[in-house]
Amino acid sequence: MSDSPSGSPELTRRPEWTALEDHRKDALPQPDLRELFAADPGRAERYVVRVGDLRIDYSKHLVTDETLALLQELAAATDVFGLRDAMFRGERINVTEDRAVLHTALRAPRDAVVEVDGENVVPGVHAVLDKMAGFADRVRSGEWTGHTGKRIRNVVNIGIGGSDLGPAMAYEALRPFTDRELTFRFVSNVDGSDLHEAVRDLDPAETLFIVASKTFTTIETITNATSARSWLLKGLGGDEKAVAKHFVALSTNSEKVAGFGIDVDNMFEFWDWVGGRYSYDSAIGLSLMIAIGPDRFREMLDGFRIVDEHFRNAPAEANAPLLLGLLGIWYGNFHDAQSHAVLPYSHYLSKFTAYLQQLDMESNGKSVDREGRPVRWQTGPVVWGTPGTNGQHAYYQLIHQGTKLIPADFIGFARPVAELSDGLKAQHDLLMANLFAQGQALAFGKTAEEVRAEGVPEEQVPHRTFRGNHPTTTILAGELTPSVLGQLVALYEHKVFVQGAVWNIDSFDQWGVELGKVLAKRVEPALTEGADVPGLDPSTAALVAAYRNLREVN
Ligand SMILES: O=P(O)(O)OC[C@H]1O[C@H](O)[C@H](O)[C@@H](O)[C@@H]1O
Repeated sequence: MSDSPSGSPELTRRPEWTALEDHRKDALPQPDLRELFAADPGRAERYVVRVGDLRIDYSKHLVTDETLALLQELAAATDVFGLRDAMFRGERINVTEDRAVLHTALRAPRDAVVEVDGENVVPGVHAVLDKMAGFADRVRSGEWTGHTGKRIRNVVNIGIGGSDLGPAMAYEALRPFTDRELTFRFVSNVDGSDLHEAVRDLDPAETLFIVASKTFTTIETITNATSARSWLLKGLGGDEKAVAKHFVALSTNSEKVAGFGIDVDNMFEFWDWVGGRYSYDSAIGLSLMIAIGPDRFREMLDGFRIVDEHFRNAPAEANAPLLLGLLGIWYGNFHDAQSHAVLPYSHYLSKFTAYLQQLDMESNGKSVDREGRPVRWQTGPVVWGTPGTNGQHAYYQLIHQGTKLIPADFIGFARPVAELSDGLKAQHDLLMANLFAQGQALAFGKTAEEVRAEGVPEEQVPHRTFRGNHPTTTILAGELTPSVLGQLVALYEHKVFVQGAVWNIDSFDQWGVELGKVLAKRVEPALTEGADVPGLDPSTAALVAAYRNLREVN
């Protein structure tokens, strides 16, 4: 394979890469965490990086100072910070779509200057934030009423992918900060059951629909929005004028919004330099802003900004997103790890991992480099996980004793939310004891000698032994506030950036979702009308025929 046009060697031929391969072989089978801690009494304190309110402990990783130094050399050789600076400067680093990548401008202070093609985008960002704040305040106060004059009590966000996962995740995460008088629902699936369940107990006169779509062409969203409009009009006697009071749009595409019948005065704009999976701190967050109020929303943006500034300015060895990105590369590229678990010990973060799946897997699930050549190295991991302690009673068995290496992130908070009763607050220590215990068990395991010493019969010893050496990061903060949520999301955004930069892939396009969309459009007439679809493969043709038969029987 050829080197890049700039003459730099391809990734796996770089001396910094082969140095890591050699280092990995030298340390086989792998560094032992018991030994590493025994040899370095300061490790637990030294392998910690702090950013904002986050204390990030990476001491339970299969790394030494030498490993970290070699990983840093790889980051330097691949010019991660050069690409970072180009991103913050507004250069078109999304090469396949020829776009700037400026989600960081969404949280820039009012007086910042961030230029795209010579134009400062920050005033526009704040103009939209102000418009959102005005609208959110009117809905929250009851000043904005529906068509019949009733105040709005229900907000239904209709969107999918980045136009759903972010607001839905953040609404869940910040529930204690939300207006409990209002009901929020998030509809994404084109399965009609999703909208049905979301609206079946709602009064249309009190319901506001937020149609969230960057492109305003996404079939699932437009279909659901059209059905929602019919539901609304049916419930309100068919007066088309009702739409203006019950529908707003979040989009980059004013023409399509107008075409759908939503007044562009009721549209909240964002821009093509905001990727869908990086967009919930833009207008896409309107439902969240209505839920938590503009002040809390701005606190969340401040949290994002803390980590942006850190990523931009912290030295490499203390740069949290850089470290986390490099640790992922260590396992994915040098230990054949295929997946990465994110395990929040907070019920409020129940949708956090699902959100990260899009952020990480849509960004770095690529197999050609930025120049379009096939990559010969592993790229993004499978990201998965659910909140602890539920996972402990389900799939942790495989992490502890299975044959796969699964690096994991634990996320936990020192304080439970204020509104819990004293009795429920007391459960928090038990929750966190589980987090700490899991990290300990995964790292240090339990040797056969230790098992025997407990009097376990010999034939059971292998079954009850834990080999340990499972790497984990523990992210700890005081409390899950809007700012802390912003910090966490920005941390993962920049971690994903770092990995894409090292792998030399475009983390900001998503061509892999296109084929299925095109084929769905082509197949649909075969289902609805029995139309002949030219070129349908035999397996799919048989499935379509079976579907039509089954449908008729029932
Ligand atoms: O916001 P929209 O334009 O409706 O897009 C919604 C989602 O669908 C697309 O297919 C992309 O894969 C996602 O990145 C995007 O977030």
